Amino acid sequence: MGGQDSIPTAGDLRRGRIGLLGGSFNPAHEGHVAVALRALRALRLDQVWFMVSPGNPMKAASSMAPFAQRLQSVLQLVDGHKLVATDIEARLGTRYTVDTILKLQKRFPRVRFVWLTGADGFATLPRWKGWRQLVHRVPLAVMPRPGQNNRALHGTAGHYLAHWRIPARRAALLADLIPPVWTFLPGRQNGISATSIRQNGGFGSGNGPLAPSGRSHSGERS
Ligand SMILES: Nc1ncnc2c1ncn2[C@@H]1O[C@H](COP(=O)(O)OP(=O)(O)OP(=O)(O)O)[C@@H](O)[C@H]1O
Ligand SMILES: O=C(O)c1ccc[n+]([C@@H]2O[C@H](COP(=O)([O-])O)[C@@H](O)[C@H]2O)c1
Repeated sequence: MGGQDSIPTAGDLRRGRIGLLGGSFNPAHEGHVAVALRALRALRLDQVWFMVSPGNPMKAASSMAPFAQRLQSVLQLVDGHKLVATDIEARLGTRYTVDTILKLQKRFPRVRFVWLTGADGFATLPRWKGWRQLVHRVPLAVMPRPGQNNRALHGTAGHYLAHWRIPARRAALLADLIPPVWTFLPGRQNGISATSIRQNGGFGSGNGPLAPSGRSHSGERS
């Protein structure tokens, strides 16, 4: 990816608090930006990385636009400063979040990562590979999503993690706490989804360009 002069590199990442918003971004939309900004402020993060999944193991590849097109949709929304697009999961060669987290923590040992997810993702967590190991490795912040919050908070993950939940008013501490630890950040909810955008014909032609951009994080060491 181009524009390396203006992007953060591993040299900048000796320490810091990074929120990881993993997603298919098929395509990225304003709901992603809203949760990223909410997390940035509430958790006092230095950055949120929009980490484009090479392929969600739980989603059909047939309805997925090419990686480059999904990454491009993120690049169009982020500022490249506080909100950063990254292809690092593809570069690491991981698909399962637990594997990605272990590799990122090894690669950036002084960075405090927080996994960001909408309530729908938290509800499906018990079906993820190694989910208990994952929650023992990284703090989690769960963002509300219309129609998903009860299912998430009262489901298997919510019950398993009940003792490790901290109130939203203490969210600024989350990145510094030793997992398992998580919080639910109530706030304005946005009903937008990538599914509704695709259903309205807004994405998925599969032939979008991948323009060079400085608004990205490639994970390359400087
Ligand atoms: N409107 C929203 N409100 C809260 N969280 C959201 C919202 N949209 C997406 N997210 C969260 O962002 C992350 C990436 O989402 P994803 O790229 O799958 O978008 P999506 O709109 O959920 O896509 P799809 O409709 O295709 O499932 C997930 O953790 C998801 O829960
Ligand atoms: O690790 C898993 O088993 C796993 C299963 C489902 C989803 N995930 C991750 O959850 C994030 C959100 O995925 P998505 O497709 O709902 O945007 C993305 O980073 C996926 O790789 C991870």
